[in-house]
Amino acid sequence: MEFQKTPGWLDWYDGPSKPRFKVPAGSVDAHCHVFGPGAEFPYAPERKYTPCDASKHQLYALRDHLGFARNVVVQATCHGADNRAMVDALVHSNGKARGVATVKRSVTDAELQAMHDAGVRGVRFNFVKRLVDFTPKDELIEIANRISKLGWHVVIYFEAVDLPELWDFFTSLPTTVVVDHMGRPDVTKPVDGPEFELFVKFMREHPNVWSKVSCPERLSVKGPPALNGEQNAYRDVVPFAKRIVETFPDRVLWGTDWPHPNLKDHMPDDGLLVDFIPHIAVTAELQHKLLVDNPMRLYWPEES
Ligand SMILES: O=C(O)c1cc(C(=O)O)oc(=O)c1
Repeated sequence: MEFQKTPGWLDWYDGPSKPRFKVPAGSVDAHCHVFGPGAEFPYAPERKYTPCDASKHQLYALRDHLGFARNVVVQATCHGADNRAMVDALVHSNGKARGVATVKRSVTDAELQAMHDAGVRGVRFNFVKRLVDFTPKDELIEIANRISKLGWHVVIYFEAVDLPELWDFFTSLPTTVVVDHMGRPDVTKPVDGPEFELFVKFMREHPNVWSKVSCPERLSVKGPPALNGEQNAYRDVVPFAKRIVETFPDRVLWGTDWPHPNLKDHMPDDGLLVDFIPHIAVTAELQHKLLVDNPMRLYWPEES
């Protein structure tokens, strides 16, 4: 099948720079995706965008280039609940990738077990309206209860303004809960203002909640973008991510978000995104927890 990219959609950055920051041995890129290729793994009919292809080979080449050892491949919404591209990436990773799937209530126990055997360790619930249609909460709770028996966790993606409304649902989930991209704070608001305080409270009061301190390129308003060797990219996001890393050092994860779905302003150089890490995790100990200890505990507990 031939797919036409959504107009204005930027392709991932070809030929990223070599990071100046050397990530610790055994580091995990804990949030990235594969797109298709569409000819092999067609995009879902219900998708809200059509991406460029971004294959497992390209993902693993980036992993090696940036100095990472492993990946967590998160099901992208353009594939809906058809997890074949993601599972195929896991199966061809030599055990170096684990995954997060999207499933419907109709998924069978045998399908869940097959995904587990391939390396899936979580499901993603998405509440970002521009990306997905609404799924009823009773369906999500039913899924959460089923996957908890496999020892999986739930990854949630939402925007900061929606946290109050989703609070009761999130806090009722029976598993570890991992928040994508810090719950998308509005970084023009103060880091100690009511909106971000609510997110901090969410994590403080619920020790099962973790956060990915990823996606400064999406959250930043002032930049400067991670392009042309910029070593001080996305300064306005630093106080938010640094606060979460320092307050909850054992419950944070980091990922590139490659191939960066839905960026229309600029596409970051992934090497420079890695150079962002020491601005938010400022000691070797925090960096090791963020990049090695925490993702290993969540995704490869048998090895950590
Ligand atoms: O903000 C986004 O557009 C976005 C989209 C997806 C996806 O389509 O799965 O995943 C992400 O992590 C972020």
